[in-house]
Amino acid sequence: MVNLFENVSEMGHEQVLFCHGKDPDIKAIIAIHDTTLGPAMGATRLYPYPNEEAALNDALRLSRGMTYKAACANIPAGGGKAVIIAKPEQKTDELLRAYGQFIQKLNGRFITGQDINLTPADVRTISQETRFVVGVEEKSGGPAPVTAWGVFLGIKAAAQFQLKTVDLQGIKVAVQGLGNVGKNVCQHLYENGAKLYVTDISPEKAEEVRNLYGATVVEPDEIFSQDVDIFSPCAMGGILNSQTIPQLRASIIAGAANNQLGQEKLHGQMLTDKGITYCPDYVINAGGLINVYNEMIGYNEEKAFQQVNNIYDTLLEIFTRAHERGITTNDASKLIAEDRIMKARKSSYQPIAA
Ligand SMILES: NC(=O)C1=CN([C@@H]2O[C@H](COP(=O)(O)OP(=O)(O)OC[C@H]3O[C@@H](n4cnc5c(N)ncnc54)[C@H](O)[C@@H]3O)[C@@H](O)[C@H]2O)C=CC1
Ligand SMILES: O=C(O)C(=O)Cc1c[nH]c2ccccc12
Repeated sequence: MVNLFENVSEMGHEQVLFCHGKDPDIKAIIAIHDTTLGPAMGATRLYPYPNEEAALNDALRLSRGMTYKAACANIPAGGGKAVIIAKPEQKTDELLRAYGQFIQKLNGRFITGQDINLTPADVRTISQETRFVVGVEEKSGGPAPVTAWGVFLGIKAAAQFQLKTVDLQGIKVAVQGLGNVGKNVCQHLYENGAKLYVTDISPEKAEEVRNLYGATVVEPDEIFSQDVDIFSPCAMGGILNSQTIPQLRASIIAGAANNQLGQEKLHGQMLTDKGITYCPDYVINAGGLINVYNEMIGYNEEKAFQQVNNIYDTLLEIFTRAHERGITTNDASKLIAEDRIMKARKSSYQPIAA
């Protein structure tokens, strides 16, 4: 039996909704972590979770990550995330519209969009039932290229800190996952002279990146042990764990995937002990959130890019603080996020008049 309130109370969630319907058959979990800084924002993932506990844990962890992401990026939004428990082939317009009705009923407390296994077309279908979705209008080219730009800046910040150079000429980078974000990261790296080692479970995607950017293609389970300077995880979460960390030869981890650390404390510490500079996932991958937030308030490309460019300085500050205090970079960034949220709570606190 999952100890529901124990998990939620430990992680500090405000609200968790279990959405259910029989016709169409729908099971979705919407986790709202914290709305101190603004409405909860987080894209929706559709995934065939092996069990309900796995789905709930994913929603809980991803939504907390969104709170920290917004806070570290100085975006006035809170953190939320939703998961629809389904196989991609079970995705129908009816299911998506039923999901949209749940979102609409939250009346703007949760604003969502496209994550794993949803397409922009699916989000348009959801938007037939709710106006609280973003990232469909393609005013800005979608979040993935902006996320990739932020990841590239993060790679440069980590190189400056760890390798004492921002020149990526000849630097070796292993990229895991060549989807919307990973492929764009490869392009920036290629244009800056880096040497690429890549993998994807889709051989076609790997082949494309090999042809475009002269990358060396390796098998998915070989990506961790490549003799490279930088490892850039841009596929799924949980990839930094007790099996993979001992294999790593890179001294920098800088990638887009959410929830990269299997267990935050244990595996964050293992990376620090190995002398690896880890870019906290929710700091380096904030470009997507920054982009959709700007789209929501009226897109201004210059402003959006300025906010993404700040990821560079934010990461340098996190590396420096972590180093000075002897803590993990994950803890250093959490402190920054929690400090901003606490200050906002204090400044908005209105005592009830006697
Ligand atoms: N798209 C965005 O703006 C943002 C994405 N992220 C995160 O970044 C990651 C990538 O996102 P997208 O590129 O949009 O997703 P995507 O679905 O386009 O790409 C993921 C790629 O990873 C590959 N893959 C899956 N498992 C793999 C494995 N075990 N080994 C190697 N390759 C594997 C897939 O075949 C696919 O090509 C996800 O974790 C996502 O949550 C985070 C913030 C924003
Ligand atoms: O960084 C993430 O994990 C996101 O969910 C970012 C994001 C992409 N598309 C969106 C639509 C609405 C809210 C957040 C996002």
